[in-house]
Amino acid sequence: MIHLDNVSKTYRSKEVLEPFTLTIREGSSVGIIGPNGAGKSTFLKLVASLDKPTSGKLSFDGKPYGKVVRRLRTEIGYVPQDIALYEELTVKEQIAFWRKLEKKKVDEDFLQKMIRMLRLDEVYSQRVDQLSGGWRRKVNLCVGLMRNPRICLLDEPTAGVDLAAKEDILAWLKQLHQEGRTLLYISHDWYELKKLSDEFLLFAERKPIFQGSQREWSEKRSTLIDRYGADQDLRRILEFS
Ligand SMILES: Nc1ncnc2c1ncn2[C@@H]1O[C@H](COP(=O)(O)OP(=O)(O)OP(=O)(O)O)[C@@H](O)[C@H]1O
Repeated sequence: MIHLDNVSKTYRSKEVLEPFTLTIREGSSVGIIGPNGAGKSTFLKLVASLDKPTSGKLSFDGKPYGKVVRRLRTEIGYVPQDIALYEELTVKEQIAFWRKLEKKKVDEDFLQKMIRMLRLDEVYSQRVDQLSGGWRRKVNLCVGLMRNPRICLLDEPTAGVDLAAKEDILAWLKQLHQEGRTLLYISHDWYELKKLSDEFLLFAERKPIFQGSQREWSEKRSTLIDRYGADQDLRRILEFS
């Protein structure tokens, strides 16, 4: 379980996230939504411990983040929105390269299953710079989740991929969730959000303004539109859901 208590984030003098408190349940699949610039990626980086909050505290299984740094590194997997791969390596070399850098011994069965599910074996000998966007995103996902993390943090894992690649990625993420892992992922696509999430987390106006099940979302949607509908981007998100 991850708990954020009164957490805020300011970059230089700009407050990007106002103080907020929330809990991520163990084993939940949380779809994070919100207009551009609402603070979703910043939130995910704080949870990934890639960035520190300006105020407030984060805890993991009841212990402050500062006391469980090693566990955070092994049990949390973070897949960034920007693809950071070595372009001149083949997919096979890429996987081998990142595998060597992992501190924890990589579970071979898990890795092979992920490669199969994402169909990466089909492009094993191709260089990354020759791959389409969808394949590159799959390789990025594979590298980010290689350590078989208990908690998977994904910043727009299907951005810019075609429908077939999207289905492969969603099927893999669904399986990870069904096996008990916690998923937190940012998406702008209601199709995948509804398919994969048991909870939605909506960010707007520099803070989370809704967290709840799909049923609670349906019940509160019109109240949210009444309250926040003046923000056109947010209104569209709510209306299209
Ligand atoms: N390292 C940084 N330094 C300064 N400002 C930053 C930094 N990272 C993010 N910001 C600012 O914080 C705000 C929130 O950014 P963030 O990327 O978290 O939003 P987002 O909801 O993920 O947006 P998007 O949907 O466009 O990815 C933006 O105004 C952004 O410019």
